[in-house]
Amino acid sequence: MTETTAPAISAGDGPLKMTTRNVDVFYGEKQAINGVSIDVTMDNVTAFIGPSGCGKSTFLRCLNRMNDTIPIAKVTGEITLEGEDIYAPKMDVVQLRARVGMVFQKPNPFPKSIYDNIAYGPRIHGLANSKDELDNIVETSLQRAGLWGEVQDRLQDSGTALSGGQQQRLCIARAIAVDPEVILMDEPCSALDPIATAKIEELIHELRGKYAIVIVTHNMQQAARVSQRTAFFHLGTLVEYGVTSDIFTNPTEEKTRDYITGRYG
Ligand SMILES: Nc1ncnc2c1ncn2[C@@H]1O[C@H](COP(=O)(O)OP(=O)(O)OP(=O)(O)O)[C@@H](O)[C@H]1O
Repeated sequence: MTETTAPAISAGDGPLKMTTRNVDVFYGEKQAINGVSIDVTMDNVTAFIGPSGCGKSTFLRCLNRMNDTIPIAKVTGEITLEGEDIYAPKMDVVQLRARVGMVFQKPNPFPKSIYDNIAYGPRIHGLANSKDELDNIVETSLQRAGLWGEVQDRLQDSGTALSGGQQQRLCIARAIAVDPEVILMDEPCSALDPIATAKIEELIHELRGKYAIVIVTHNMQQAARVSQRTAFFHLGTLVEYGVTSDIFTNPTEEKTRDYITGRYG
């Protein structure tokens, strides 16, 4: 099988943040990802698209070792963050998941106050030396996630009492609070209405460049709107990876063309 690799880094891509080389993932005997090699750069939002079950979420979860939580999952190949092998025995997985944060399909705030949802990570990672510093991290994170204005007067209310879209922005603020380098988003808008979705997409635009962002989406219009690089997966293989506008207007592979023109998926 031919290996599909990332396009060459070009001006505007920013520094290389993560690389994957020949990554395979197995669930027991079943192979879900087959030889995927990709580069994730700092200044691009990277979208993973493809039909249901093609392995987008599985591959995304390799990038911060979330697959470690699935006992039958086995990952082989090489994945680096800033040149460091994230599967090396010396890698601290708790630290890794702070550096490579994750936002899930369904907003999952802790059953705690809005303040404590954000303060939790900085507290366990020892990022604040005083109450003032912690307050500052909470405010900055909520501001970056575009939620501060809506919650500044009710920081002690429960995070679960917010609307779905606000909860998802709270989860993004929670990821931001531990000062990550990469944010992984697994279909972050699939449980949201169009207005809340538009706010998250706007937020992704604002966060671009501050963090390397990788988003899984089944919505091709969303991939086209928010990303600058798109990877198309099919049956566990990476069919094509390139500049988003090229993938959507002039794909190289027939399978990609069939998918984006709605012939299957
Ligand atoms: N925990 C698991 N145990 C066993 N098999 C799994 C597990 N998670 C995913 N799979 C299998 O791995 C393959 C890829 O699934 P994955 O969820 O990564 O695809 P996806 O492209 O994200 O799909 P969707 O768009 O439907 O979320 C599928 O065949 C799926 O059944």
